[in-house]
Amino acid sequence: MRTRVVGAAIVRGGRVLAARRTRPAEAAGRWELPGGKVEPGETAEHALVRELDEELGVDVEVVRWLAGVVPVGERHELAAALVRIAGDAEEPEPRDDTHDRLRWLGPDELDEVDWLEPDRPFLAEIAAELRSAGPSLRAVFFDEDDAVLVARRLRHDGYDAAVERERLAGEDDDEDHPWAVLTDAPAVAVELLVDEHDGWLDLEDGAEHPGPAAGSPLDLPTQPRRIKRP
Ligand SMILES: Nc1nc2c([nH]c(=O)n2[C@H]2C[C@H](O)[C@@H](COP(=O)(O)OP(=O)(O)OP(=O)(O)O)O2)c(=O)[nH]1
Repeated sequence: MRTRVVGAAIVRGGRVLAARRTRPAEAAGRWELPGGKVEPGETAEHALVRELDEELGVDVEVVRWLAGVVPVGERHELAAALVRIAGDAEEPEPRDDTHDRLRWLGPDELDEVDWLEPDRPFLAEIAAELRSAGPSLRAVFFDEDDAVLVARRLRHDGYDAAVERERLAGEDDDEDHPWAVLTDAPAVAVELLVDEHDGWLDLEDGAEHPGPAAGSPLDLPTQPRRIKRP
């Protein structure tokens, strides 16, 4: 019988978290849904909660399992679940030696990373789930502390918000890059926090999604795409 491996599609702010593996050599540098093997006597759900605590330092709740189970090599099989981070204040970060980088990916960015083969069959369902979550705005800050505080505040107010290090397309090194908060909160709510924390609103993502009905007073301007607050 194959050993079950469980992977978590952690969804926050209309994005899913992808993690880059460091081992074994053949999987190093490739991306996966963080998780690991179910131990004897353990439920799949418990294994996922345990692995995410160990690997990323977050407490998660399983929302639902995605369709299908995919063979991994000769001896394992992968199941994947949609999960959410239970604590409003928690930010995932690599805690052990399994991953060296994390990225939050929107539904149109899923093909920007090199996923391990067994994960690919789950991507269509993940993309559909992210699209159903609605448009996402991006607020940018120079300091990580500001981004974390703003995300925490938005989650406290009932919105979904994720923090990620900004980087330019194709770049691997995130030194000196600002921090972004990705959220489904409306622009008016995010603008207030952006002013308070010396950031700016990047409307690029919001503009890609269908906005409010044409003629609505909430129609977002398409230019300028970046508004720098004084
Ligand atoms: N965790 C995880 N493993 C995956 C995914 N896709 C995929 O092919 N795998 C493979 C990589 C590994 O060969 C195997 C899981 O091993 P693992 O190293 O994550 O599990 P673990 O933490 O329990 O491992 P260990 O302590 O026994 O080393 O499944 C995925 O999305 N998540």
